[in-house]
Amino acid sequence: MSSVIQLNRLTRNFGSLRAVDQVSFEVERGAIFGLLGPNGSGKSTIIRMLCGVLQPTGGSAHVLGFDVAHDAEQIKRQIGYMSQSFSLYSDLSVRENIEFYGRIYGLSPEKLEQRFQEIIELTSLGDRLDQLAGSLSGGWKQRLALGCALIHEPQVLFLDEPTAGIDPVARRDLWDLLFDLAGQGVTLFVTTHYMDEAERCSDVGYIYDSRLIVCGKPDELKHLPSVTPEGTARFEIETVDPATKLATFRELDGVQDATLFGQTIHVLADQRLSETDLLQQIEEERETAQIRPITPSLEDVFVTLSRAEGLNHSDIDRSTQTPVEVCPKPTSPKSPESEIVSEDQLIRKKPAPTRASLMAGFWAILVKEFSHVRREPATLLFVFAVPVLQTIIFGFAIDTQIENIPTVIYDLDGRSSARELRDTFANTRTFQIIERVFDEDAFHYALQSGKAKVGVIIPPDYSDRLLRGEQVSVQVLIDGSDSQVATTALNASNLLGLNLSTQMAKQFAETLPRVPARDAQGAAALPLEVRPRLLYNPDLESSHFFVPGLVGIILQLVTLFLTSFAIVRERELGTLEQLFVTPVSKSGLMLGKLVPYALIGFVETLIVLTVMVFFFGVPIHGSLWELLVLSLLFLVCGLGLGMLVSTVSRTQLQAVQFAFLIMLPSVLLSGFMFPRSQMPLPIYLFTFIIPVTYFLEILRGIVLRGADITDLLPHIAGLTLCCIAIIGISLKRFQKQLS
Ligand SMILES: Nc1ncnc2c1ncn2[C@@H]1O[C@H](COP(=O)(O)OP(=O)(O)OP(=O)(O)O)[C@@H](O)[C@H]1O
Repeated sequence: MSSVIQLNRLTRNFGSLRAVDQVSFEVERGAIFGLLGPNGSGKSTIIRMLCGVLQPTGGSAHVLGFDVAHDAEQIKRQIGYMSQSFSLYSDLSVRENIEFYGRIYGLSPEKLEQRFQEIIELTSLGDRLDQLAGSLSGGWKQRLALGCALIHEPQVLFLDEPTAGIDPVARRDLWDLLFDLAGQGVTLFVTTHYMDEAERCSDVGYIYDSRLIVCGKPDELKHLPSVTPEGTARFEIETVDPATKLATFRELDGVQDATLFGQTIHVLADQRLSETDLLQQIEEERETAQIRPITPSLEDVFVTLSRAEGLNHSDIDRSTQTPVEVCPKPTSPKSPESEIVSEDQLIRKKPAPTRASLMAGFWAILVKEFSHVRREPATLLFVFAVPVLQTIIFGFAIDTQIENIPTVIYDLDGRSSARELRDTFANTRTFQIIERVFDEDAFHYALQSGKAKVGVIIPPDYSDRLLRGEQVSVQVLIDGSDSQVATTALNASNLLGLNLSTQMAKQFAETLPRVPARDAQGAAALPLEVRPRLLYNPDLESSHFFVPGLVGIILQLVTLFLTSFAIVRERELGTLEQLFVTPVSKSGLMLGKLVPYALIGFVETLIVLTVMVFFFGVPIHGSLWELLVLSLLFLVCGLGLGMLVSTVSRTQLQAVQFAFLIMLPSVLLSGFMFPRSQMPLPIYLFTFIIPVTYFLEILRGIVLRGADITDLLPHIAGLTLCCIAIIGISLKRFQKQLS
């Protein structure tokens, strides 16, 4: 028999914590090796190192002859891994999960079909193929996880607490499956807390506080002298309410140790004491208790050895202490290729036919991502309906033209000149006369209650003064609480006063021998006439300004949220760790995750542009192709931002928070709502690192002004630089995390 797994003083530290401390043992081909130990003792850390997803800090380990530190990729192709918690895709069906893993391992369609049938037969999942994995019961979930881990015919299967949380029947069924596999020559490496499962293993190791305490075949371990030292014997005592009597038994003369085992107590006592001698010491037990000699169970072995370890704990020089070893000791250093596995096994060792490449796993991930999107109606709504709604709502709701400001008039004159003034106010689109009041209290109440935002007081001598050729003051009170409305009212009332004054002045001027100037018809006129003309958006429709900007904002919103969520969700569910144990390449994983959302983002751009053109009547004056190409550039930027968010977020909630942190300046400072030129200098400078700033200039340039690439070069350069920086940083962080 040869070893397929070999650990030699394998060590792993997490900062100052030593999670695995110089662990050495070997596992033979076809064995069912059980690694036991309390919570936090280092079992999962050992498995993760053996699977090639965690680098050892010290020592070495080989799996199938490959060094875990250097040949992780070769190892991953030939092992299967079933993680502690269910880490398959809950929103994919049983069939989709199995097929996904088949594709990840690069199985050809024919091979996948063949393996699929074999897996279904082995796991009896045939009746549940179209059921979503998330809706399976615990036992069936574990069967599915086992099926996925076996799809590529691994030679070694690592199972991290495979039966945790499932009922006894499902547990037994799963173990039957494991025995079948071992019978087929698959080596099984199982961690468990259950002693009955340990008894089923061909070999067991017990790890305590990061150190291997004992390792060997269950029967050999039970006969270890350190477990039942010479001159001692073990007894099982069946008594009523054993928990309350444990302390009494421990105190008995000749008893070295007593431990509770369910409804019984196991006692380690001097061999010279007979069963009756023991019971004689406690009066009330003499008649009722049953006592019999036993060989130690594995639990006895582990309890005894870990007690001994606990007692000696502080005195141990860990570098020199060796575990009680019964299993084969690794003899290092040796060439793994030549000595650990035989020649004939080396032939088997060759990876199953795979399409290994830089892009390994890309197709599998791409198909899977689309399945997620298809399964999630909420995502579909978010992707397709929300942008359209947003465009429509924003396009209508954000209207910077302020009209119909409610106005109250208090006319103390009431004659025809005053009426003319009232009509002038009424005829503008800016003011809307809602009320004419006749006393001062009503006037002030209208303003104070907020009914009116503007109040006009026409004085009693308005007409008289005009007739006398004297200057007359008309008071206009403006509610300043909404600065935008107030500014508009202020400008409009000033302009109204000026226009009216000019008209009156021109009438007087006609009677004079000389006037400041005359127009083409010879009438009196002002010497200077300014003729403004509005370009690109002559009607000053605010939708023309906002809707193109919305394309950029929505595009960033969707790509940012979807990408970051897709990656963080995978990490949160534990499926990312499951993927790392497969031969999926980093670039395959990354592109597989990004490409679907790039496509979705692009389709969205088309939808929002269509709404812009046909719903809001905003024509695209420039080149549509240029617009689409530059949108793609911006899209890459958005995906990069999504990836960046995913690298700093542990949970989906954190991802939302970080995504909002990015969206906020994108909406408020990019020029989408407020002109950048009016911002204080530090903030203005900050706007240059916001990608959407450049994209908005590009969008408005192409859509409204018909600008071409040369006109927009500075903005294109800015966007490109942002894109390179964001993608560079996020790729680096993402790659680092994958490593
Ligand atoms: N990525 C990590 N960073 C820091 N500490 C870690 C990390 N992974 C594990 N540890 C620590 O290493 C120790 C061993 O953890 P490990 O998960 O290997 O234990 P375990 O025996 O598998 O426990 P359980 O049975 O509860 O799964 C624990 O103290 C754990 O907190």
